[in-house]
Amino acid sequence: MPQTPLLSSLSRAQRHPFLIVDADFRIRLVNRALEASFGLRSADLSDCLCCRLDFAPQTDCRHRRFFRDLEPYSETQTLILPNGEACRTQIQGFPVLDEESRIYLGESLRLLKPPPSKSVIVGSSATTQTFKKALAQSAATEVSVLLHGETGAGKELAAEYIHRHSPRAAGPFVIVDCTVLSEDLVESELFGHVKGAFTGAAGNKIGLLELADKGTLFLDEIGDLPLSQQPKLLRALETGHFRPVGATKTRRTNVRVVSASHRDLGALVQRGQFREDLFYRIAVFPITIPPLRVRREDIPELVENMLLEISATSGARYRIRKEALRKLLQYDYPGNIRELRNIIHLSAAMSQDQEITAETIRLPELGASRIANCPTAGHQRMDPNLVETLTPIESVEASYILDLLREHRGRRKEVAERLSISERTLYRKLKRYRLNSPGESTQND
Ligand SMILES: Nc1ncnc2c1ncn2[C@@H]1O[C@H](COP(=O)(O)OP(=O)(O)OP(=O)(O)O)[C@@H](O)[C@H]1O
Repeated sequence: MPQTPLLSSLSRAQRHPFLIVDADFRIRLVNRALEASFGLRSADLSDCLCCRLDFAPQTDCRHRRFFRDLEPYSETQTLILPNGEACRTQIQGFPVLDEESRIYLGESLRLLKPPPSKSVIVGSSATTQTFKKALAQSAATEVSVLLHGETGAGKELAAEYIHRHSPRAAGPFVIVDCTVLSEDLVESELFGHVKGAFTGAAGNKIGLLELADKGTLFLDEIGDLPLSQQPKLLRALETGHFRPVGATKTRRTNVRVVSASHRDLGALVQRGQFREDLFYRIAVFPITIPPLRVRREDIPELVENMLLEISATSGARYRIRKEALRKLLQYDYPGNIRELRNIIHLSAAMSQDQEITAETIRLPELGASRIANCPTAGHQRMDPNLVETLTPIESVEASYILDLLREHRGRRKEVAERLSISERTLYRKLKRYRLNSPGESTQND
């Protein structure tokens, strides 16, 4: 990277990430702060075309405009880091001169509000980098994203990641759990209601669509939305207008939609169980969140991260032995990252001297056949017709839940705690696997 003493000292003097671009739109120089903040080495950028970091390089980019007009500028852009992370960045561009009065562009970059660690997607495998890149790309747009993946693979985390990296990050992120929306509830939950709209409507209620105004609406397990209610949602999403139950006037909302499903929605459409028009509305940018067993390289990093979390809350430093990690690498994780997390938390609780060994790691040895052989668990019962339709992975999860229900004598709160999931998520799973007590209505779940 040819540099002149003047440009080098100028860039060293900058406290914030800084780079210099020449009139051929090539990056000439980056400072240490940029290397550190963006995880880049200056050698990687040497002579690189200027917009290499930009999410959507444009033919008439800010660098070209600058060399045409020589006007300083200040703007916000989404930059993509080599690890696929998207960063909203405030960029200020201004002219700088070298010893021979040649004009260059100096750019000072400031990362805006790094996302809270909650929405950090851990994993450096090529598979994870690929879907993270897709998430980052979708974040910079307004299109509707459909996330598809197995339970516990990280769909909700991915949706939150999209929101936090999008221009709507300062707005609300509202989760709609479609598995608990019975036909009667859909309208009032989504659109709200006015006082007296129906028996029990004691006051006005703002719907989730309105709560998500200027933010992101996350439609979780959209495949479970009752068919009869889908046209109403479609209309609201298409027009931005909706009417609360019992209201005379329509209201307006401005939401960006991210949906998720563990089911193949395309297949549901073909079977007439999901509306085609709604499918096309929500699935503009489909992204698959792969199961953990196809990205096992992420396991050590995930485990390390989980141990750091546990260490931070407990105040003691937890470690894992190599043979324990090897054991973890051999398992298939039907419950994906959620299951890995449960295994690690349980092992940590059983460990001595904060050291996780192969002995403290308990992996379930379950199979689909056990479900068929195990028709009851405490008060819970497996629907034999459903067993036929479950995927092997769902079977294992259902079997595991059955075991826990039996162990805890049907006490759902305790089962949810053992699984480290909310009762709401457990409810959804019980409903999905039809593990309700005899006589209990699925609708009310
Ligand atoms: N790449 C990841 N890095 C760190 N944590 C992760 C990652 N992916 C998932 N997790 C964690 O695993 C757990 C399950 O993830 P999440 O709830 O997003 O899965 P899901 O696909 O929405 O599951 P479900 O379909 O059952 O609702 C959460 O605690 C989440 O934070």
